[in-house]
Amino acid sequence: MAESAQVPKLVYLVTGGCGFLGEHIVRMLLEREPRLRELRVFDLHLSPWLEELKTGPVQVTAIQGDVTQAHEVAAAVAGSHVVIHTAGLVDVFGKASPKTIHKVNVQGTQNVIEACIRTGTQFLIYTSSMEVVGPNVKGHPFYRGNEDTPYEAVHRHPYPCSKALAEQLVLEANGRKVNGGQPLVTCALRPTGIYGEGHQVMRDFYNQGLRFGGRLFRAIPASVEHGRVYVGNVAWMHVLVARELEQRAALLGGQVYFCYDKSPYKSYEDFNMEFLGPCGLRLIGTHPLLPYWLLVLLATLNALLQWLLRPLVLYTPLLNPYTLAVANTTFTVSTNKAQRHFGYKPLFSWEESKARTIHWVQALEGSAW
Ligand SMILES: NC(=O)c1ccc[n+]([C@@H]2O[C@H](COP(=O)([O-])OP(=O)(O)OC[C@H]3O[C@@H](n4cnc5c(N)ncnc54)[C@H](O)[C@@H]3O)[C@@H](O)[C@H]2O)c1
Ligand SMILES: C[C@@H](CO)CCC[C@@H](C)[C@H]1CC[C@H]2[C@@H]3[C@H](O)C=C4C[C@@H](O)CC[C@]4(C)[C@H]3CC[C@]12C
Repeated sequence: MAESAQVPKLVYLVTGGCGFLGEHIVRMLLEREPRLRELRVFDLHLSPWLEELKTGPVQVTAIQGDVTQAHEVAAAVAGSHVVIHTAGLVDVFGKASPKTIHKVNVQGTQNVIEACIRTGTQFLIYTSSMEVVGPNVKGHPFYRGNEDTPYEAVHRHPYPCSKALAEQLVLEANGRKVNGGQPLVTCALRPTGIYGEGHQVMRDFYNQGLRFGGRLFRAIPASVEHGRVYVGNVAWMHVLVARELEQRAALLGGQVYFCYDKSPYKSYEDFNMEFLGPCGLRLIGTHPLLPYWLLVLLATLNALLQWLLRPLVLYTPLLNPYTLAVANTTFTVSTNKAQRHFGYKPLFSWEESKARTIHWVQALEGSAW
């Protein structure tokens, strides 16, 4: 990837390129990576918007494939210079079985690593998650922590367990020789809760609010703070680290970076209201309307119902013991590691991130706007 300046010659592969974050990475690469010759978008489900991207100067190759299928991954990786591995099964609501989550997130990542080694692709960026750190099962707060903050990272839920295992595989692969003899250079980015255009959970909260006559009911104390980061900034961080990985291989290889920007520290519900408020929703209550023990009971009942109904129907409410524990535990990051290591600065200010997200919510189908 040496400095032949503006001659586009690089081939990038984005796995999960049709997902919420993946779409932003794909669009950001097309906008801000002048050395790109071909962009391969690999996903289980290809989105129709890919078609409109095919008319630009960069060759956009849509590849329908499954990361759990090693041969499909190897075929997609062959000949690419950089792989951004974002595909994953993001499920904390019990939609998929633990086995499936493991297969996609862990085996899928192993397949990506082996494909890089076999085909000679040298640069691999993995989209990890804050969840590889916490919140842990004990509900310990992580307050303004950074990549070096000591924290007891103990998980039981299949999603964080799978992300932690996959991240470990990626970091351990750093330095392995790829076909041709060069060392593989890997790093992992750990977004906190991502928000922005296309965010499904935000959409769910909005629809829930509309069903309750424009009201949402506070369940979590305002004092419990949650780290959130705008999707455009997460995408920008991926593009930037990919660009710098060759030049600064010794520094960046094998490293982890939290994804951060200037989004304010707030509770999950108060943060969502920054967008849903201007779209006509109100959050009722300055304190949680139900005592915590009752929420725990409701969450447990939901889990029980999910289990009982599973043979008949998939019951996947937002509230379950795991989501309640996460929402109810402070987890915020404060770091400048990405700035120090590869010059990251958020591309979108908080005001712009907010305006873009509000604009998106207002345009949602069924919007009260
Ligand atoms: N959303 C968040 O708040 C958040 C926070 C931290 C990290 N992450 C991580 O970011 C990544 C993207 O998350 P997202 O929120 O965009 O989720 P998403 O579900 O919108 O996107 C994931 C994409 O991966 C694809 N995919 C799933 N299984 C696949 C398979 N077997 N083969 C190929 N493609 C497959 C899906 O079709 C989807 O397009 C995930 O790895 C997730 O763990 C997300
Ligand atoms: C108790 C409810 C009352 O309103 C609120 C439930 C909110 C939860 C559904 C969400 C609270 C925190 C979220 C998670 C967090 O933002 C980080 C994540 C990491 C990422 O890798 C995947 C998504 C998630 C686990 C995210 C999921 C939704 C929450 C648990």
